[in-house]
Amino acid sequence: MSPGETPAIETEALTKRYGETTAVSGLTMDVESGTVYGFLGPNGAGKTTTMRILTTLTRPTSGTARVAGHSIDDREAVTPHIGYLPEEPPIYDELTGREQLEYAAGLRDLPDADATERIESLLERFDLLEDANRRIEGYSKGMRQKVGVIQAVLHEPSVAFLDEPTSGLDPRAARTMRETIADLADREMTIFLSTHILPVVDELADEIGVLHDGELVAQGEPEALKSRAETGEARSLEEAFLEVTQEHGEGETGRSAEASAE
Ligand SMILES: Nc1ncnc2c1ncn2[C@@H]1O[C@H](COP(=O)(O)OP(=O)(O)OP(=O)(O)O)[C@@H](O)[C@H]1O
Repeated sequence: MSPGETPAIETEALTKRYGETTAVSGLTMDVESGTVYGFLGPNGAGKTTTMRILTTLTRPTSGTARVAGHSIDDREAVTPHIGYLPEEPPIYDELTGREQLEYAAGLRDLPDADATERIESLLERFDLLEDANRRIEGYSKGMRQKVGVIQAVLHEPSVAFLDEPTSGLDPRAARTMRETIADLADREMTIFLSTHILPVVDELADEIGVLHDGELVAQGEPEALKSRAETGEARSLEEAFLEVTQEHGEGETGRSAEASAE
């Protein structure tokens, strides 16, 4: 990152507790603008919770974060700059795919001409044109996922949070998704990408963060993570992931509850 450039995402000791459960624990990290950040972690590590905090859908118990240069406390300032594909995309069964995207564009105040052009080009890219006038209730999981992704990036946000973007996609659509993510990053969009599909992260991510029990247990460029600290020997991203999450899981009976963390 050039000196003085504002990171796309900055967090400082971000913590979220649900009762006795600490879902995110003292998370401090920076994500450079215009990069793809692969956010990994086992089930229940706190990835979705982190994304919900950064997209202003839930408030941290403590700690701070800035997204696209704005504090997450200022929801109105942050939301125009972000897009979010959650695990279950917010779409209406009774609308057609095209209507849903027009609705999403309207919520973002996109001028009609820009909206139409972008919707048509993304529908074509994801091979959805033929189905665009069918109601979403008849869509497959993959088709719904495509609509969810398109609406997350339609307004060309500076930071897009994508939770399992290739979920439910067939191999061809998954490839289109990976190419689209790479294109968006080339156009300076920052992509915060959470997925369990490690080859996708290996292919796309400039930097990777591994969360385990709410804590960031490893961070770095893919090649650095794959290089064994002791010997420098290369290993697969999967091996690296399993090792860092195992090391940090050893001796624990599960997610730290406040009582046992003391
Ligand atoms: N609304 C909530 N109320 C209570 N506990 C919650 C809530 N949301 C998340 N948690 C807990 O916080 C922890 C982190 O959950 P989170 O969904 O963030 O994990 P994740 O890394 O996204 O997991 P996965 O890969 O399975 O989607 C889990 O122990 C979960 O049970």
